[in-house]
Amino acid sequence: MGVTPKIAPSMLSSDFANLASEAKRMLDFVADWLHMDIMDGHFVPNLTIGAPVIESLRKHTKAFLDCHLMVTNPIDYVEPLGKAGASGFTFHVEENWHELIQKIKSKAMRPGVALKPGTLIEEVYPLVDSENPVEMVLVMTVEPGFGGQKFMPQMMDKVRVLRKKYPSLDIEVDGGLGPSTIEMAASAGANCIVAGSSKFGAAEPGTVIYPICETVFWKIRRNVDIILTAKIKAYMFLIYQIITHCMIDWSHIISFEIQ
Ligand SMILES: O=C(CO)[C@@H](O)[C@H](O)COP(=O)(O)O
Repeated sequence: MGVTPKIAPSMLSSDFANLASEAKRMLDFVADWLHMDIMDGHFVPNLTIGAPVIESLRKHTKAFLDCHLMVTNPIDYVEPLGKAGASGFTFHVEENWHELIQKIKSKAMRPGVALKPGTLIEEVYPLVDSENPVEMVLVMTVEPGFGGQKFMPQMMDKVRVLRKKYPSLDIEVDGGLGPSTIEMAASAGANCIVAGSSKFGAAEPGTVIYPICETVFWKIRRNVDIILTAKIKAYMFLIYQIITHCMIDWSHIISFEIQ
């Protein structure tokens, strides 16, 4: 099973005074998800939105609200965000992740785990390999806290390792993504792409969203093709072995078919 591209504008770069129309504008340009950055001014030095804003936005859209929690004690946010209509709940690696994942799922949200640039990739393996796993890994490509920062290409090693280990996992990248960096992220194996300033800063967001979507689509397709080719080769080899082992005389069958 392959993964699909998910294009998620980061609403942090939108005009908060017009959130509903900004969301609609992005969805009209075929964005798949809306990325909502929830910051508490403590886990990161910035303060943004919380459950009341998600609840207000939910009244205007059915879109997947991909919430990224940059907060201390994310468990306190599960209940209010679930009620408010959040769809995804991505938290930073926590000690009580077992309980957190369970609670997120019990509120019908999709759990994800985020990695700051300094977090080791090994820290997320137990959460993906668990019997009750997260469904997405978010690899931060900037230090969390603010939009408009420079993409960190060295984070692509994490994406590559994750994609190799988990071919059908949703892998999201966030920070500094746009037309000039998408090739690196998509080639490494990211399929969920968060981008804020590049989309909201463009006169025509479609000129940013479409190339991003297209690049991710073709990279994923290429990977699917590679997997399919390998499978076809394996089946052909198996058939060849069966035929040679059973010593079937194909000339009868072939001549029968031709007649
Ligand atoms: O979570 C964050 C920042 O902490 C991001 O979602 C940014 O909002 C991405 O913005 P750009 O780098 O695309 O402007």
